[in-house]
Amino acid sequence: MPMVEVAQVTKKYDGGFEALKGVDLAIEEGEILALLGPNGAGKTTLISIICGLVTPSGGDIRVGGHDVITGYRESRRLVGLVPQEINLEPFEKVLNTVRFSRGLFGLKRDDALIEDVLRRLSLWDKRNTPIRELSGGMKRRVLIAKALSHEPRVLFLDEPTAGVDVELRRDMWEIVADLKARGTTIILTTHYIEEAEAIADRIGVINHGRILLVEEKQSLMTRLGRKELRISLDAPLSALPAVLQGRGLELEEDGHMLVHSYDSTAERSGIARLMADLAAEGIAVRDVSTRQSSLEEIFVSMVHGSEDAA
Ligand SMILES: Nc1ncnc2c1ncn2[C@@H]1O[C@H](COP(=O)(O)OP(=O)(O)OP(=O)(O)O)[C@@H](O)[C@H]1O
Repeated sequence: MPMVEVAQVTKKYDGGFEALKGVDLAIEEGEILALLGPNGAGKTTLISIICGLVTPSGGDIRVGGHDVITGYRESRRLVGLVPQEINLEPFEKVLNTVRFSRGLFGLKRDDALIEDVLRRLSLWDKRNTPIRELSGGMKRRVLIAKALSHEPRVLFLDEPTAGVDVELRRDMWEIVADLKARGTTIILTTHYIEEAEAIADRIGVINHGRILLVEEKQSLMTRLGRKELRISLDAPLSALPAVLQGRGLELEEDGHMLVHSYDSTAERSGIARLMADLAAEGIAVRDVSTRQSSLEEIFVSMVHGSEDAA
């Protein structure tokens, strides 16, 4: 049974805006799913519905087998949500803030557990510091500590690294990796393809309230990735010789670099023939390298494709 099951979920906000138009999604226990999508795609709406904070207009949502509406208490108990906005009480101290969050779930106080959570997030030394004296990065850690205070099995992170510096982003990724190692299922939304590429097992792309695809990260990158063969030449060419024209080849770097783009999954890449033709033309090759398109390029072309179709 998937840990999170979303079937045919729709959401029409008051005012008539359709934020979700029939979303299906299944998330297995222990995996990290990154939901990628531009502003307004429906990411926050979707995770708010799964966490029981927004009522869907239609469809079925289950967490750990519990319906998020009829089994709200059970499903809510299983999820932790790290929101996008920092919504902390400025004068409260770190330890009390996190303890209080656990209390909201009606759970018994557990100081050892809270200490463990705070230590893992490097917040233990700050436990008696009021929130307002913390840096932005520390506040984000407090949000995570709060979300973990009731030992959720699924953690939602809504744009965990929006607007944070590179170092903090890497820290966040380490925290996520540690949670995964402990068996937590993680769903994060992000604008940063780099983030999905770094930490996700699977990637879902959402735009205009529809899921465009959900796929294993590796297979997505291989399937949609264009590969480039970059051939560095001994002597620059002023133009492509006639025999090389019309084959998707381009000259770059003032004629010093010949670039051949090809589909890495195609049966014939044309590389052998290209090298033979270069030799026959007397064009000496200095070096050869390959480059695969990043998830960023894949994503941009996919979202643009969906916009053209809409
Ligand atoms: N309470 C609301 N009432 C009306 N419309 C809303 C409400 N909340 C969100 N929307 C609209 O629904 C759409 C989806 O919003 P949502 O916050 O889910 O997108 P998102 O993918 O999380 O975007 P972002 O990356 O900017 O956070 C947006 O067009 C937004 O304006």
